[in-house]
Amino acid sequence: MIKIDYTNVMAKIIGEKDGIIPQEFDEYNHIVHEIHEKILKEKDTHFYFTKLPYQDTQEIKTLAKEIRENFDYFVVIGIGGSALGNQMIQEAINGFNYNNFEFPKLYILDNVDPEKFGNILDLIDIRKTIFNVITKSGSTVETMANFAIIYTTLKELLPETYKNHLIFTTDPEKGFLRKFGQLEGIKTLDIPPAVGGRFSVLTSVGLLSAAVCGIDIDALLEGAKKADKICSKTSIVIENPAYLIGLIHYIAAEKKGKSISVMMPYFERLSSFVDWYRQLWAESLGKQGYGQTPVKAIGTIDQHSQIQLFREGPKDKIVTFIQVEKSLRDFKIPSDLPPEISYLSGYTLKEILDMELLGTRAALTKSKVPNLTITIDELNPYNLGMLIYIYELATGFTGYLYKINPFDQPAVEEGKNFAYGLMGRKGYEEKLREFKELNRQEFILEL
Ligand SMILES: O=P(O)(O)OC[C@H]1O[C@](O)(CO)[C@@H](O)[C@@H]1O
Repeated sequence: MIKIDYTNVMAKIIGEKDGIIPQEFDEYNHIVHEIHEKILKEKDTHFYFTKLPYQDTQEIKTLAKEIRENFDYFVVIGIGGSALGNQMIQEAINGFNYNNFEFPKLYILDNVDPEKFGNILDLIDIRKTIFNVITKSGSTVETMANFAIIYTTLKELLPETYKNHLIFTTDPEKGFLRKFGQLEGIKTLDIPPAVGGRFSVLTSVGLLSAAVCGIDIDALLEGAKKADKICSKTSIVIENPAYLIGLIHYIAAEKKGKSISVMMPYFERLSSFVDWYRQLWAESLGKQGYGQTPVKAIGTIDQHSQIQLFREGPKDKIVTFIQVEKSLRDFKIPSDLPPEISYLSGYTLKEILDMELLGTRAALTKSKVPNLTITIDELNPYNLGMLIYIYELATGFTGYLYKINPFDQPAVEEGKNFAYGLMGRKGYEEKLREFKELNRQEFILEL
């Protein structure tokens, strides 16, 4: 069960300056319907991710079983859309203690921070490790750098068997990694060509590590399937969760000046879900002067950090709370407490967490900060699959409302080009020249 309560984004509650009047929804009926038809037509191209719930998972499950039987450590080497979803599923379903008690342990090597790299190497035994190198483009610099070190280390340590310690996940045709995998005879899984990195969590990108860690990937896809059925059926915004989330955020950004989208789960297992959402929303929609800056907040922690700003700072935010009804564990506060804190007596931690959400929500509403609440009965693979699908579709849909392409990321290339120039990569000599002009460093305070 997933419920979206959007009462507090409506003008009736927070006024017309910050809130939406129902007629504003109605104004978009026609365009939403057109986008809906377009999405249905593009299910084999841009919106191919909507077909992923129907895939056959047998190959992934068989491979995962073999890995569980033969390895103690599973290390993902990837970054962005090739890592955030793996972390998100793992944390949301297996929680934070998995690596302390279970095998195979999952580690994610995304950054090229040498200390992080070293810290992960310290935790694993390479002889008992399988490395899943994930990259849609097949050539991302951080992934290639980490892979190059691991590959050489493996080859030196295990000259006969090193290939058994590698699985590549990449585009079926394009890119360096695909070619290298063919040349070396390394097991390689496909990422469907039409699915971009940040929409790829429900392909082999995210499913293999999940299955290796014992997560029911069929249930994950069942949830996504359910969301697909609901969302494909209707273009009526108030009946379609993805369009509802998309249109609310679009109107908030374009008509009410809400240029920041805060996502604030009151359930820490959803912490990495927000990281995943951040890439999805930012990289897909931040184009041609449009977009909304995604901000992460965790309840209750950020009540003691960011809420002051959310309530009294610039009125440029829309907040999405996420509440999970059922906690796997709970702890009761004792009844014999000193009078000063006796108001806590008898409550459980979960009850306090929930009441704090209600309190914060009311405080934001009082300050006319538009907010919606997504309630999930239980954070299981089925509901997570629904949530993933809804947010992916909401993102694609919102991109079409903005009339931009939500599936590319042209602006991320330039920084990489300058870095290639600095690394002396062939063909990037002009970029190095341009870099030197831009890298002026004229006003510096040194201590
Ligand atoms: O999967 P790849 O091709 O290695 O890309 C990793 C990430 O890099 C980006 O291309 C941005 O640089 C993201 O869109 C992507 O998720």
